[in-house]
Amino acid sequence: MSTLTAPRPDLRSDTGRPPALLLTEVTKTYDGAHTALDRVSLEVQRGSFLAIMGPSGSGKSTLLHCAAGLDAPTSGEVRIGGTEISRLSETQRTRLRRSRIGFVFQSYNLLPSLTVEENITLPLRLAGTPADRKWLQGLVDRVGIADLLHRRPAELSGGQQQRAAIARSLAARPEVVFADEPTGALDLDTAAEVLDLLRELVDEFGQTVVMVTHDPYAAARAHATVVVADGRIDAYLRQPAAAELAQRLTTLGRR
Ligand SMILES: Nc1ncnc2c1ncn2[C@@H]1O[C@H](COP(=O)(O)OP(=O)(O)OP(=O)(O)O)[C@@H](O)[C@H]1O
Repeated sequence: MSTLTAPRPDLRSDTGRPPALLLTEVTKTYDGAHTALDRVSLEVQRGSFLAIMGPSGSGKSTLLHCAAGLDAPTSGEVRIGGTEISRLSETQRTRLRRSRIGFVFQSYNLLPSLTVEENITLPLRLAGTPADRKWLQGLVDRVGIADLLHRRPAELSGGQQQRAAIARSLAARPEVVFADEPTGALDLDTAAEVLDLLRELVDEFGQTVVMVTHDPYAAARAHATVVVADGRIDAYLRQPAAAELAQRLTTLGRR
C-alpha cells in the first residue's frame, strides 16, 4: 500500500495527532459492477491544501464524496481526524459532517431566504453547537464580508457569495473543508481572489482544504495535487506548475 502525504507548511508541528484525512485502500463500486475508485490510499496532513484533478469520469467526485462522508466506500477505510467514518450509519455520518467537515460548492448552495449571517451560522444551529462569536467575527472580517451580513444571497456578487460560503464552511472550525470546483462559476479575477483566500486560510488558520478542480491554475495554488485516472491515483505532485498539470491532463485525456 502506498500512503501519500501532502507536504505540511513550515513552522507548524502537530506531531502525534492523527492526520486530518486518511484513506486506506478505498474502493467504490457502483451497481456491483463499475469500479469508480480502486484501492485508493491517501493521507492529508493538518494545515495542508490538496487539489484533486483528473479527466472527466476518473473518480474525483466519488473520491470527494467518500472522503467527506457523503457516501460510504464499498471497502477500505476513511478517517477524519482519526475517527473511522466509513462504517458509520447515515445518521451518524450526517452528524459528523455537520460538526467536523465544511463544504464549499461551485454553486455556493446558500439558502436564498436566509441572510448571509444566518447562512453562515446555519451549520452551527443544525449541529446544536453554540456560536463562538469572537471566531465568527474574525472569520467574516478575514473573508471580507463583514459589511454584507444582513443581505440575502441574491444581493451579492458571485465572488461575495462564494466568500460567504467559505465563511459558512469554517464556522464550526471543521477538521477538513472539502471544496468541489469552488471557482467553476467565477470569472478569472474573482476566481483568483477566492483561491488566494482559500490558500491564506490554510496558511494563517492551519485549516485543511481538499479541493476538486478542473483548472490547473486553481490546483497550482494548493500545496500538492493528486491526479486521478481510472479510479486510481496516477500521480502525486508537490507544488506543480499549472503548465505541468495541464500537460499531464492532456496526456491522460488521450489515453
Ligand atoms: N451514482 C452512480 N452510479 C453509477 N455510476 C456512477 C455513479 N456516480 C459516478 N459513477 C461512475 O463512476 C465513474 C467516476 O465518476 P465521478 O463522478 O467520480 O468522476 P469525476 O472524475 O468526478 O467526473 P467529472 O469530472 O466529469 O465530474 C464514472 O464512470 C461515472 O459514470
